[in-house]
Amino acid sequence: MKTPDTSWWRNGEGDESKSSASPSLMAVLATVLAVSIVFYWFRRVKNEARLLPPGPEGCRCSEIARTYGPVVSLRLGGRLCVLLSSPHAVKEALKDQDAIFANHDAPAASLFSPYGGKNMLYAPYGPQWRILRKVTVRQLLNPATIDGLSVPRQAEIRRMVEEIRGKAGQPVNLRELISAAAMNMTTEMLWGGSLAQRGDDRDALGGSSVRRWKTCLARPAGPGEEDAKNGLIDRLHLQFSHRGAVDDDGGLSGRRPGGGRGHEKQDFLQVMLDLVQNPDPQAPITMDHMKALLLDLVTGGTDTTSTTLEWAMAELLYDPERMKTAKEEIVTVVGVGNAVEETLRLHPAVPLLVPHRPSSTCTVAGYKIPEGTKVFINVWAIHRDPRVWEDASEFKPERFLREAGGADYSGNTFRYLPFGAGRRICPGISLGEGIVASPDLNEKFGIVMRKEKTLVAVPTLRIPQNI
Ligand code: HEM
Repeated sequence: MKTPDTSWWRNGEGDESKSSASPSLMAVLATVLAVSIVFYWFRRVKNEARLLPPGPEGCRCSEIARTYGPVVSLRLGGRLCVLLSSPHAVKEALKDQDAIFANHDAPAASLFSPYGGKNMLYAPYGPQWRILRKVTVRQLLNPATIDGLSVPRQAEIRRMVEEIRGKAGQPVNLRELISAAAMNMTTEMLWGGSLAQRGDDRDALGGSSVRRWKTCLARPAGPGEEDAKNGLIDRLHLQFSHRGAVDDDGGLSGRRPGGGRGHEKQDFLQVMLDLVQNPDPQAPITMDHMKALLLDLVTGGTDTTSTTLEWAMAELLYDPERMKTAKEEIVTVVGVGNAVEETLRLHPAVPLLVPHRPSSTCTVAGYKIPEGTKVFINVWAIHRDPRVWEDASEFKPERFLREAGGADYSGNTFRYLPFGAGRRICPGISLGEGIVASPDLNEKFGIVMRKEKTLVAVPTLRIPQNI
């Protein structure tokens, strides 16, 4: 077989036009092609970048909104993140495009956490999330159930106040006490048990360990955090077995209706166990879903309420006049309502909300927000924006007096968002309110507190011990 003669381009022999013009033509074409590709790519990237919101290379979160405006893009590691910092931008996202923004952005670490993202907080918007949320709101977080459980809540507050009273004159770590009380109120509602009743040591399940456990979800756990997380899970399992809910091998055991609280009515744990045993074929609830949900409720209901109470006490201790007004309000009205509402404005427990993740590419305030972006709602900046609030950085509970329109927790004003807004708004608003605005946190029990540091306070008896 005759092989084609290719020597013309190897050794310069043969047809003259082939030997000199063709290689240079090829080189020119290749160069033009390469330049065109680079040019096209560069223009596309530039155009894409022009569609994205402006943003800093690196900056303090609190200053970003002031410097760059209400829609800002950031790179956190490899992730594109967007920060929305005006009521208008938040409305466009969480109301006008609520279905697109209905997913929370689950941190990668949450998938490796004990129940692997099966909780309500990080469940993708869909049938499983819907059933978890529906059963929680219908069976637990509705006003009637919450009202019905006010007696054990009051008892817990009274127990805490008694403990403070017993330490009159000594520095008291209020954070620890408030965290444990909030934890007890929540677990009492879920399965009718508390740390004190069990004699469990507070440190194992108390506020600090919950806080550390929550941090684990944001990043891979360090050695101490792993222990804290496991400690909490162990305690949860202990609660199940105390109540006879789970066999030693982790399977379900039959629990008597009434859930051990001694009431006719089933408690929430029993409702959930029934749901696991008789699953909805469209969205079956497993033991893992149930445990993940209970953990959600323990952590979601504890940290937020105790942080809010701690800030409210700190603000009141800082300003004795305000403390006096708050006490009068407690006596004449019911609870520390306005002080709590103002605390939730100045110190929102979840200042950037739980990040949302748009399920498709969309536009907010004229900027493109690509699908999968991590979107933070900058509640902290909105709550302190002088264009939105008069005397924005001052603690003024009177701004929420009923005559002034009161506080609106529904998330529909988009200027006041302590519980979020849209489809993922906090389902625990009534309970959260019930815990933080507990009317018995008052001097009826004989306490005034002088602020020492953050929230280590020194209680002083105003009424003698024997009364
Ligand atoms: C002062 C008290 C509380 C505050 C400030 C608060 C705040 C919030 C916020 C900001 C969110 C995220 C909303 C969003 O992403 O748009 C949230 C979600 C959630 N909260 Fe609360 N919360 C409080 C109390 C509670 C309580 C008492 C419970 C239950 C016992 C609870 C359970 C939850 C759950 C399960 C979610 C996830 C909802 C979902 O993903 O569909 N929270 N909360």
